[in-house]
Amino acid sequence: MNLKVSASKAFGADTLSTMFKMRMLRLEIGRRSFSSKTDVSALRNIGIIAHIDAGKTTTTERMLYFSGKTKRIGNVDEGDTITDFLPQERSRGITIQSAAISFSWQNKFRINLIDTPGHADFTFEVIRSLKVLDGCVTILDAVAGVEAQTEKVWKQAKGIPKICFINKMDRAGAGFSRTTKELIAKLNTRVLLLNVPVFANTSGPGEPVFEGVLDVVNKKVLRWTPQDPERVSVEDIICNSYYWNDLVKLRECLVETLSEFDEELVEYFLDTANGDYMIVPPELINKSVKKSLLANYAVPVLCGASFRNIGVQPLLDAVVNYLPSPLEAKLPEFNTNVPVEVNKKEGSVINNNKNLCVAQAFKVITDPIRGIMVYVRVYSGCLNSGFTVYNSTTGAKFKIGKLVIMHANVAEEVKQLKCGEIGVLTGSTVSENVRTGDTIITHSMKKDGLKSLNRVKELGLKINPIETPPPVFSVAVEPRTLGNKKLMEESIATIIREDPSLHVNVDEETGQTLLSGMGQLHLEIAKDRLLNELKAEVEVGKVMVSFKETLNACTKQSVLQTEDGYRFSISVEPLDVAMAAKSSDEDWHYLSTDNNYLILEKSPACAGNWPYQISYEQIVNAVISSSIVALQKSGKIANFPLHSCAVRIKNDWSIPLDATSVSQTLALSRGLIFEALRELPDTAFAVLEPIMHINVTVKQSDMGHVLQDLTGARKANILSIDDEHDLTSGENADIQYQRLAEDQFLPMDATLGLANISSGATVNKTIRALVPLKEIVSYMSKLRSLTKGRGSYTMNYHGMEKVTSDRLPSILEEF
Ligand SMILES: Nc1nc2c(ncn2[C@@H]2O[C@H](COP(=O)(O)OP(=O)(O)OP(=O)(O)O)[C@@H](O)[C@H]2O)c(=O)[nH]1
Repeated sequence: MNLKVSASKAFGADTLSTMFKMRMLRLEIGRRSFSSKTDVSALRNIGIIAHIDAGKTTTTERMLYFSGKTKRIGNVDEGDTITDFLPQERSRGITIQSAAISFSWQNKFRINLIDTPGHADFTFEVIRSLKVLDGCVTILDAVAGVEAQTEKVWKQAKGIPKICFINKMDRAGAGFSRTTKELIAKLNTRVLLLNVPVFANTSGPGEPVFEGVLDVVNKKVLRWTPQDPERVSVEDIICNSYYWNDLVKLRECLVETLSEFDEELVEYFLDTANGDYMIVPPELINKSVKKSLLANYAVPVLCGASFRNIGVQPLLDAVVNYLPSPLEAKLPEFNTNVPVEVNKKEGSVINNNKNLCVAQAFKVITDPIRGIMVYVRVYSGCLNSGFTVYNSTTGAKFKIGKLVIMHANVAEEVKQLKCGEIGVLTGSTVSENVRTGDTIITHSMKKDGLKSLNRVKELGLKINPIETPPPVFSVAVEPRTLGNKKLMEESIATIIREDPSLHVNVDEETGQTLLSGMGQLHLEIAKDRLLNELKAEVEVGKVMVSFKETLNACTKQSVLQTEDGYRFSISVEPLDVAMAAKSSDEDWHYLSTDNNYLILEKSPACAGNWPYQISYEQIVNAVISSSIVALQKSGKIANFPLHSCAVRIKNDWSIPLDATSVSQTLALSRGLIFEALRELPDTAFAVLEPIMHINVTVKQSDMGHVLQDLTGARKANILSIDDEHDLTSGENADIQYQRLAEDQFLPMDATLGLANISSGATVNKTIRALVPLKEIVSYMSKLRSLTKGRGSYTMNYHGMEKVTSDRLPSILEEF
């Protein structure tokens, strides 16, 4: 039976009309206002995460097309996708910055989607997006399986409900079942197979051709026509059908897995369905899948080939059916305990105050026309244009200008952002007043209603900050002429405001400016932006590894008391010592560079009525700024910045009651930190270097040379050597999940050349190792020469470690 699609049967209720109207629809970006209409329960804030090249942007592009948002499908390889709109993204064919886009599905739901980059150098983009998302789609490449970067993004998305989409099922060597096994064993999760691949030409000569999916929940086979993306044929699977036996086993497996968790399903299965897996209704299965996903019990798995337009509509159905709305999602962590209640109509209500609006800024960009744009997620109440808001992270108070919702690089102006929504603050006031990670507080109803909010429980509320990973590479940046210096400084400030995982360090004595980032590509893109986009006339030096120093001992306390009322007792400690001494009543604040911390112990003034003219947040920010400057230049071995330290300010601190500026606080605290560090002997310092986690994949025959090079010249610490796709390999390998993977019913992988797999000679080996970054710079050319171009590797930041004494002299010689 081959029907023209009846999407109301195959997909969600309104999908059919959406799909067939699509050709006539224009790209209506900028004209369609969803915000005032969409109910919070019909909102989905989701991200697409995966390793590089898994197909995130390709899948996003199909989602936009099938939703009617676009009238033509863009392709990464042709550089014309909606979400990869930066010139560097289009020319390189990779995603660099996460792009947000909003579209509707089934004429009922609004999906706010963020397409994130897969390259490890842009990991901060993934971290900050995940901070504000309620759920995500993890894309896997059916040929590559679970890669090191997949394990990394999976870890980053811990606690966020995820759906898995096994993509590229059309490629030779695609293994749906093999990838699912890896998913279970390497990512330690139970799976719910909602659909499995269907191939044409499985018995004749030639390769089987991927053409659709077997929908386990709705008992149908869906087939797509590559030349006509909207044409989908739907076949009911009945008991004499070719697919019946597989369907019975898959349903049994699905219902059994869900039953271990869901009492309601067990009851229905035993009492009403009389133990027949085939008659459990799709609605009950869907409800159970959602319950188990939200409880973090199991992950739904679907498959497709986005490039061939196969399997994307069922994925969208899964997004709206299973991923949580803001009403069902977890709230972020706050700096203090405050009552939160979820109200079906209004969303989260914090401190029992329906008028309290709390939002978090997670991204700042500079648009050539609109100026600074700050992306925010609203967690409670409403954010209205023209209202006065309070930045509880910095203490700044300002009026917000226009609010917009972004559709990649096209803006739609709105009057209000409601609870659960993601939108953008624009206008001149935001540029100086909001940074990535800041918490914004305002009154939902009164334009100037801040005064009626509680000072401590409401205005003092902060969402825990977005952590920035430390940079591992640096380049020296110089203006071409002295006249270019100002533009260089402004341009660097612009790119750092947008991307806090880039850092700048200015040596006050030599005047040298060092720009540091997460990797070579990261710095290359930054250089490209400085020269071509911001037209800063600069010379950029060679890429160097970022070394740091840390402390082996605590400093003494430096104490200062002035006649006009300033008092500070400051010491600096290694971070592990500070962590061990951390007690719950201390206030911790992250410094924005190099994973250093500020511990501002509560002064007696914090407990009662606040006596100072200056707000607590302003004091914290002044001390953070002075600590950053002081720690940047204080390494005694080679003048490297200090890393993993904590600046502690004892609870006897005070400032003059009538002080109206923080400049004295800045100067005095900076001087005290310098003084404390100066008194430590050189032996109290140690040099740190970035250590990378690498996964090298090579043929068995090339293993010897590669290993010799890694352990000899590159000082690698080998963690494991496994067969590629071996279920027992990987960072989180767990025997319980390996057993689960072996027991899971899975259809045979049709496209895997079985002869190749079993012959052994062609099995690739994966070497996992920890290597100092300095020893692995430009490794690709060496690996190519050792493996005749057949080897490949991926690399991720592991951590900073002390440089071993045998390598220290050669490192110091370079500086
Ligand atoms: N054969 C095949 N190729 C695909 C499929 N999906 C994506 N590709 C190709 O895979 C390559 C990478 O696709 P992208 O969509 O850029 O992948 P990505 O995950 O967004 O990449 P980054 O954002 O740079 O990490 C492109 O050449 C795509 O055309 C698929 O289903 N089948």
